[in-house]
This record gives sequence, structure tokens and C-alpha cells, in this order.
Amino acid sequence: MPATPYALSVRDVHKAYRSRRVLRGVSLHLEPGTLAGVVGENGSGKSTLLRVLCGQIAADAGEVKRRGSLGYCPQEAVLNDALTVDQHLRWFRTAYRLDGTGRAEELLEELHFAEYRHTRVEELSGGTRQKLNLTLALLHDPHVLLLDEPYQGFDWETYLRFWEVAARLRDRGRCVLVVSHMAWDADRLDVLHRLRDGVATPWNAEGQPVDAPRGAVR
Ligand SMILES: Nc1ncnc2c1ncn2[C@@H]1O[C@H](COP(=O)(O)OP(=O)(O)OP(=O)(O)O)[C@@H](O)[C@H]1O
Repeated sequence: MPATPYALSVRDVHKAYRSRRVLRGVSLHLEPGTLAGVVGENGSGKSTLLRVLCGQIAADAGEVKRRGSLGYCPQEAVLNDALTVDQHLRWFRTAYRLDGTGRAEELLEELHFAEYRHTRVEELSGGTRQKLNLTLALLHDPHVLLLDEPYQGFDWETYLRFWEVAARLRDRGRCVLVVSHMAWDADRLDVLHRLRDGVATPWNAEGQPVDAPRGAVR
């Protein structure tokens, strides 16, 4: 049987919290070298979808297939307040069994927070915590990256730099899925899905369903 061409393949995924049916048959298929987005209103189930995709919670039904290593940047940074930025980087490097500090150094420079490397997390601003959160997801250069509102708290320069980093990853064949509740990033993405009523619909760069006539307003 030929190998699936997809880096991430999601088929008819369902997830409910008790009687609240959040995902009601989500399907999406992303090839390597894709920068994709999922948008949706607050509470539409974006984080739930990502948590299912990364395996943090189980789907009630449906299938998720992934090729290669995974990086996940959760919406809430999971950091240890008592440790410094450098200590986090060392900790994750050991967990990922990485040699050298190359990738971490690159990301510290690219996201402009090298000056905080010896600062404990409890003393960092929200935006700098988020830079560390993102860096930890990217550290092992995973094949599939799931990023849940990865730029919240970023200043404008860092926000733009984030998209440069994401585009470079895509150009190197990585599959990057970014969750946002804003559609204005649409033209930076190769593929955009809107999550509504528990299903994901592909949207075009104008923020309309792909089967809608151009210029149509919904
Ligand atoms: N652990 C949980 N237990 C029960 N209900 C939950 C749980 N997690 C999320 N929900 C509910 O599921 C729905 C979807 O939540 P989710 O966090 O996935 O949405 P979201 O689209 O990521 O929202 P936001 O844009 O506000 O981050 C919401 O109604 C939320 O209250």
C-alpha cells in the first residue's frame, strides 16, 4: 500500500465534554510543506481539536494520523516559574536528546529574547513567556507543528518575525497548523479552515468558504 502523502490526516473526529458536543466530524488533510490555519469564534473548539491532534485528549470517534515528530505549543504556557529560560532549554534539549545548542540559540535570537536567558520564568513578561513556550515547541525541529494562538502577547515586530519563522519551516517541508480566532492572517496561509458548529470548512484568503463565489458576503 502506498504511504499516505499527508503529514497530518484527520478523519471525522468527534469530541464531547459530557453532553456538550464540541467536535462533530472534523476532517482535514495537510501535506508536508503546508502552513495552515484554523480560525473560529471563542469556544468553537479550536483548542480541543489541537489537544486531540497532539494526543493530549482522546477523540470519541474518528481517526488522526501523523507522519514524523510532533511539536505542540499549547495556548497556556506550561513552564516552571522557578527555572530560568536557559534551564528550560537545557531540560527540553535533554528530553528530546538533542546535541548542541544551535536551534535554541537561533530561536533566542530570532524571537529577540536572548537577554532573558538567565531570568527566571516568574520574572518574565507574558509575551516573553510565550516566546519561550513557542521556542520549546520548535526546539527539536518537528515534522508537524501544532500552534495554539502562538503569538498572543507578542509585539508587532515579534508577530511579524513569528510568521517569517513559520514560513521558513513550511519552506523546509514542515507542516505547520496555527490556531487563531482572527482571520486577518489568511493571506499568510496556504490553507485556512474555519471551525463552526463542530465541523471544519476550508476558507479562501478572502475569508469565505472555498465553494462561495469570489466577492460573496456571508
Ligand atoms: N475540559 C473541559 N471540560 C468541559 N468543557 C470544556 C473543556 N475544555 C473545553 N470545554 C468547552 O468546550 C468548548 C470548546 O472549548 P475550546 O477551548 O476548545 O474552544 P476554543 O475555540 O479554543 O476557544 P477560545 O477561542 O476561547 O480559546 C467550550 O464551550 C468550552 O467551555
